[in-house]
Amino acid sequence: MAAAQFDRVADFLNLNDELRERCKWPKRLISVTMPVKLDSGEVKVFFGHRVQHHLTRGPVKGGLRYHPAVDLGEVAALAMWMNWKCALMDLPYGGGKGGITCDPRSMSIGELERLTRRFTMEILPFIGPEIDVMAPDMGTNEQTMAWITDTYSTHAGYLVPSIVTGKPLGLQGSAGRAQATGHGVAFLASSALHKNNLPVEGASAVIQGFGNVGSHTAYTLASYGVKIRGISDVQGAIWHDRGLDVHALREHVAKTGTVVGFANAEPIDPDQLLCQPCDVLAPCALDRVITGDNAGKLQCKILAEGANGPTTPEADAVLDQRGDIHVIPDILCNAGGVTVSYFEWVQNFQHFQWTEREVLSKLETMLQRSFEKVTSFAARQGVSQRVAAQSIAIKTVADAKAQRGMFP
Ligand SMILES: NC(=O)C1=CN([C@@H]2O[C@H](COP(=O)(O)OP(=O)(O)OC[C@H]3O[C@@H](n4cnc5c(N)ncnc54)[C@H](O)[C@@H]3O)[C@@H](O)[C@H]2O)C=CC1
Ligand SMILES: O=C(O)CCC(=O)C(=O)O
Repeated sequence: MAAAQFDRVADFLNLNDELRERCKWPKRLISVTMPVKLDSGEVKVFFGHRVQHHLTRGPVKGGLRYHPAVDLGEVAALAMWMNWKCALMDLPYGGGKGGITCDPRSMSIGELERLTRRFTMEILPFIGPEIDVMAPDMGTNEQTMAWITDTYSTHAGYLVPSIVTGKPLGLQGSAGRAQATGHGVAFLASSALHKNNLPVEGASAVIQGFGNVGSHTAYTLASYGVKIRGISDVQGAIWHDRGLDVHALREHVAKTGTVVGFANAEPIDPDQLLCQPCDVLAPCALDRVITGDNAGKLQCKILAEGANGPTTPEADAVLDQRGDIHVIPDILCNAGGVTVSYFEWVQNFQHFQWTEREVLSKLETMLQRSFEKVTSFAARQGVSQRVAAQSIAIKTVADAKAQRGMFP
């Protein structure tokens, strides 16, 4: 999917063959096996990957995912998208992504810690604050980042907070990083509502996923006066016509681990959820959930892509033809996370802490600037929002490669 999108944009930009090859292929693909002792005493071998798409514009930046479906191809696609995301936001980074094939929900905290520390040790020669800086993604969190910081720092002999972002505040994490991605999704959804002359207050939203991205998208949208009608997670979906109380839902999830069973809501089929009438539909969980089969049935006005790769190329073709849904493409829509990660990295080098207000206000300025760039490119060139976003990003990377010369 990522490669097909790249080819389409490279054709549109008329990239010459040399730059096309240099932009398309990842610089480094690192795969490791990790023997880890489980609580039962058994030793299990896990597979992990880190793909560094390119380092032309700075160190590689991107999350680390723990999920049973992780494989090298998925990680490589996610690394390529990180590349375009960092370039679109004008961050001084290349893109990277990592993943371990595991089911974090069925593992104990001790098993997760041993797995994370072993992965860090295996990839130690390939990471560093000026080489590759990881962050949380699906199935990982600030605790995972704390273990990576500790393992790397123990090896270095001193605390190296800039080795990862998305750390706990006590280890020099940044104010605002935990909510940054969802805050950005909600902020850009409201920008898109404005752009389409639709009111924000009283608008309705449906959100797939209630993890880091989905939950903070819900809280921020609710703070704007948007009614969150439907939410799903891996176990099921819930609905309330007049809007769910998302703060009570947070408490319910903290107690039970799922949105399912929340009082004051009805259950709804998770697949049906995506096709309910709403102003904003925000897929904030998995990839490839908006497909050629359901794209024609969507009843939203704004598709805010909180997840990476939620829309297949077949669905894009349907949406392009429909022309009645404003798509905020993933590399723009969920860029709040990596942007605040960049702020965290800068603060670590400065040995200084910015306030949450400073962080979120700088974030909104940068997101709005990229949103305007993308929407005006799309209008000027008569292309979709995705082609516009990827064109701006790929051109930025191709120009940097050309400027560095033949062998960057
Ligand atoms: N955490 C971050 O800062 C960023 C995350 N993303 C992307 O956002 C997406 C979600 O990431 P996080 O929220 O961090 O992960 P997370 O692990 O915190 O939450 C994932 C959520 O998705 C739900 N989910 C899983 N399978 C599902 C299914 N079949 N149907 C409905 N819900 C399902 C889970 O129950 C959970 O609520 C991923 O695509 C990730 O790559 C993108 C940018 C930054
Ligand atoms: O915060 C980061 O460095 C990367 C977040 C991420 O993995 C993503 O944007 O997909």
